[in-house]
Amino acid sequence: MFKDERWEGVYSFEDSPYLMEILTTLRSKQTKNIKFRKGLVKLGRYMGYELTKTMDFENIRIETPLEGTDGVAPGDRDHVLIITVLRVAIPLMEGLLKTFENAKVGIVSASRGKAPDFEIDMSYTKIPHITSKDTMIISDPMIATGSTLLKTVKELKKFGNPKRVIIVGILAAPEGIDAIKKELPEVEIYVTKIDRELNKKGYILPGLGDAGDRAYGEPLDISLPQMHNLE
Ligand SMILES: O=P(O)(O)OC[C@H]1O[C@H](OP(=O)(O)OP(=O)(O)O)[C@H](O)[C@@H]1O
Ligand SMILES: O=c1cc[nH]c(=O)[nH]1
Ligand SMILES: [Mg+2]
Repeated sequence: MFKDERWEGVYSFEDSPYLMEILTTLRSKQTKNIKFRKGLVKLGRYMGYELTKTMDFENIRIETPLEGTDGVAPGDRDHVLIITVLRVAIPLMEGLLKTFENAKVGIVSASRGKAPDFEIDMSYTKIPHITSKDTMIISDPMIATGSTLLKTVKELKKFGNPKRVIIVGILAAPEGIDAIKKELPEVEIYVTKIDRELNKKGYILPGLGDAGDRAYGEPLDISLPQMHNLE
């Protein structure tokens, strides 16, 4: 885990060759949907494992068949709430759930509009009650302008006060981290890698392209009511 000195509470995993190997597969334009989703699941599992190193565990005493010994019980690992920002956080969440198998899950549907406004449409949220025991992990693979996550964290504040708010992503642009940290300095951010910059269309460079489309295919640019008119 590598602490980025540009901000407080921002970490990447560029010191882990295996995680960089998975990221390289995700970046490559040769990588098709299934392999892309599998890469996200793997990163979710391993980043989740790395996160456990920052959590409080409980020291316990147990009996082996032979004698008493010290042991460790889950502690905060058993009080996790994963927030999944649609669409592309779904495979990342699947991976996180392999490490945090007792986690509660909340869903936020967010869709970013086009440049220059990047307006966020947040039409659906299903969030369990958030308690002061919970470590809330918000999973969204791409932190570009940061607008999606800013809106998401502000919305989540309505549902309660967790012990920690952690964003887990794959790639971030410095612009997005700046925007989040300026308004929400207490939020911790863990990403596989922090990339160079954003382009004019709000894509991370070098990045991996449109993560949602790469995982699930390019959607039709048409709304449901429009679709019904076609029938
Ligand atoms: O930091 P921002 O500038 O807000 O951009 C990041 C958002 O863009 C992508 O979602 P998108 O709206 O493309 O939805 P999708 O996952 O359904 O494709 C990505 O998953 C983030 O949620
Ligand atoms: O580079 C980017 C930026 C936002 N969303 C993506 O999917 N990719
Ligand atoms: Mg998209």
